[in-house]
Amino acid sequence: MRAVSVSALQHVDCPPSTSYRPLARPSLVHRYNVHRPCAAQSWQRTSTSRAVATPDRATEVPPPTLRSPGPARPIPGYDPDTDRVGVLLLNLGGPETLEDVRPFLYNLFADPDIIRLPPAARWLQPAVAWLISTLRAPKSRRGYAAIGGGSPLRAITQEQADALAGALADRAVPARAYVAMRYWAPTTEQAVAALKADRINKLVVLPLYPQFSVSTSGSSLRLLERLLREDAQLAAARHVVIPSWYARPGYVAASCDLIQAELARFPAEADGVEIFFSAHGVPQSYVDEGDPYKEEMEQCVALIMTELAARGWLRPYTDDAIRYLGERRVRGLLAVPISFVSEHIETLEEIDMEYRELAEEVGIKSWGRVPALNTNPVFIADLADAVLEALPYAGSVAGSAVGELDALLETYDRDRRQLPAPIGGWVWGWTRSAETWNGRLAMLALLSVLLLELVTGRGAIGTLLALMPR
Ligand SMILES: C=CC1=C(C)c2cc3[nH]c(cc4nc(cc5[nH]c(cc1n2)c(C)c5CCC(=O)O)C(CCC(=O)O)=C4C)c(C)c3C=C
Ligand SMILES: [Fe+2]
Repeated sequence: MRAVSVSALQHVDCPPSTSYRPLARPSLVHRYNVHRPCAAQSWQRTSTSRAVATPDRATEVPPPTLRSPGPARPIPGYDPDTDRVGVLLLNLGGPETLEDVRPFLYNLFADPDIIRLPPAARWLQPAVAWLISTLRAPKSRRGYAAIGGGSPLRAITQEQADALAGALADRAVPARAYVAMRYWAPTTEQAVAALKADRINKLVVLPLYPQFSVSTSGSSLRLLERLLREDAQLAAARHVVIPSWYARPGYVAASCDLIQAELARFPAEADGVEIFFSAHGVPQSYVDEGDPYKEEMEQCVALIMTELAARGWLRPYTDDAIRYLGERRVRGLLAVPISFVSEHIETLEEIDMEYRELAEEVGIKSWGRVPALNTNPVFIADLADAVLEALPYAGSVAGSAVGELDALLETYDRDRRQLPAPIGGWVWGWTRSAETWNGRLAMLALLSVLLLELVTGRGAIGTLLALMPR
């Protein structure tokens, strides 16, 4: 008899759900018909039942269940004679070297979907981004130094793209997969240029975030929409967006396979292993304004727990702190990163190093962490199926009064805020980084002029004239 139970812990405060307003989904959104999630109460700290019998260790981890490609058949929404299919994977991007950290952070904080300033203060966004990125850079740099000097995100995302293209080829749909990062290379601009060069005329847009948030998929889609609109060739191509896919059975199954495999690694004497789900947080105001992220996250955890329970592993209960678990003399803890599908700084540094250390401090003897899905074959196969299921829904951005991407974006972005251009590392000459720095200096100069006016009560020119020697 072994006790296994579940806790849900967010490393950034997760707001309570009371003020969540569901988003009205536009009709283009492909709804997946999956088994209903169990009641979300499993997320709350209510039930504390835990002891369950687990199967014999030798039979604990089933082999991944991969569907083999069937015989050639017409694929709905795919015409092999005319369609040049592209899959655009949207992701966040990460600094590849320690020098990249500050400009990467600048791009992140310059995004109005990450740092939301009131309308009257929007012009200050570059200065605010510069300030926060400068202040945060040393801590972030230490984090990236601890995981080998840079983010693994680019390499892993490219591997996912290659694996997905392979899985689609196996399903008789030759498609190219492109990577578009929001804050670092390869940039969304570069990916869009590649789509154009390859004359892609049917595009499936797949954000690599299982759950939708304005701050992640939303921001990437907003940038993408602008780029597609600006180009006549791409605006005429047909597109479909898969906004979130946390409820897909393949994603849930692959996640459960990985959790089971990790549970099996715990030493037999580590009775009472807890599982905690670790998710990125978003500010409460996002949830208040309709960001579905929190609700999708709760449903996702519930789906995974239901599936694990169905496999005979556990009965869920939740909690929100490693310390609390330590006080309750929990001796085994398994961390499950839930909001992202690749290894990244938070899995490799925050969970593997900081949380692990904390767990040891509070007396948790056995520690495990479920790996990110990365190129897990069940997961990739399921993404390939998602792409095929989305193909018949592809429509043209230019072809309707309100394009499909537009309709999706309408649900959360009524302001149509201007997006800043991303910057790379510092390059000498008349370059984008020079323009950015000139812009920052101009901002500072403007701020100084305004302050001067406030203090002296005179206009800038009057003040300058008064300062001139006579
Ligand atoms: C679903 C995933 C994510 C959400 C939601 C999210 C929101 C969010 N993030 C920040 C600020 C930062 N994020 C940083 C890195 C980072 N963020 C995510 C995912 C989500 N963010 C990932 C996967 C990564 C790691 C990328 C990598 O290089 O491996 C960082 C930089 C890292 C650091 O300094 O710690 C910041 C800062 C905000 C403010 C926000 C919601 C508004
Ligand atoms: Fe983040």
